[in-house]
Amino acid sequence: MGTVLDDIVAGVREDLAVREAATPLAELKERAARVPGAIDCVSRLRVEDAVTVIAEVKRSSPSKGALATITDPAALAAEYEKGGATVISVLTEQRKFNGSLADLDSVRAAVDIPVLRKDFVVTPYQVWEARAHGADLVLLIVAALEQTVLTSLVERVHSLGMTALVEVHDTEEVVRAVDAGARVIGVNARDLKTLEVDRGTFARVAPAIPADVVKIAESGVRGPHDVMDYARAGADAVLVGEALVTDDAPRQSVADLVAAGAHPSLRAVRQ
Ligand SMILES: O=P(O)(O)OC[C@@H](O)[C@@H](O)c1c[nH]c2ccccc12
Repeated sequence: MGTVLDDIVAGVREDLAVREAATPLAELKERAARVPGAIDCVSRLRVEDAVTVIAEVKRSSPSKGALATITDPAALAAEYEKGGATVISVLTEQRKFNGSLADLDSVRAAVDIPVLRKDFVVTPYQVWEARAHGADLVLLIVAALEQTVLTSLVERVHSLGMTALVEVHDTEEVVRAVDAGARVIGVNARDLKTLEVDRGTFARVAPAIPADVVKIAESGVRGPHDVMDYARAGADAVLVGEALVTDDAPRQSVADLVAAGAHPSLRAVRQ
């Protein structure tokens, strides 16, 4: 029996085959040439004296099932932007996360800040798709990719002017991410094989990440307190989904997370 990750990737490949049959790569490339260039994200994600916030548009997850209906992803993303989010993450995986490229389009049209395509990207076609739909960042999950494929996808993302957010779960995967050319590494507290969240993961894994690489703590942020914990452990940014999509006042909640990330008490520990 495969892991949860294997199952998700198998479904993603099936859905991808349908899109590839409908839209030839050449057409995607033409679209990619027509959209505005990608926004440089590295300097926005790592700012002095503050942890930045990546706010996620996420309807469902394999671990929790339905989280929020989100009939208007653009409106939610606009609230996140007003609350001070630095990047909007949009789940585009359909089967388990109930997302789509249409969600990416709506969000892209609604905000001026960078947008991350959050999916299980395993082929260059999906990277071109991300760019053609206006993404600035693309998630690449080390655990889902052979090293040579990971390296070529990182190169493809960067060659299109986008930034790869390379996701790891342990220190071995950090080495693979760095070897592949990652400039931004996300440590996911949720193990995509077991779906368990362990908030101590970031603090254990982050010391293995080179100083010049942007460090993102992903998953499990319940509120300002967790942002401060991740900040003390050396995070440059946090990526938050569930806590925001299940909130009645997402704009205020993002603002609260942003304020926690800029709390003066963190300055001493972050020198
Ligand atoms: O909802 P949370 O616990 O705040 O987590 C957000 C984000 O980290 C999570 O959605 C995520 C991290 N890596 C992923 C890879 C695929 C799908 C989803 C994810």
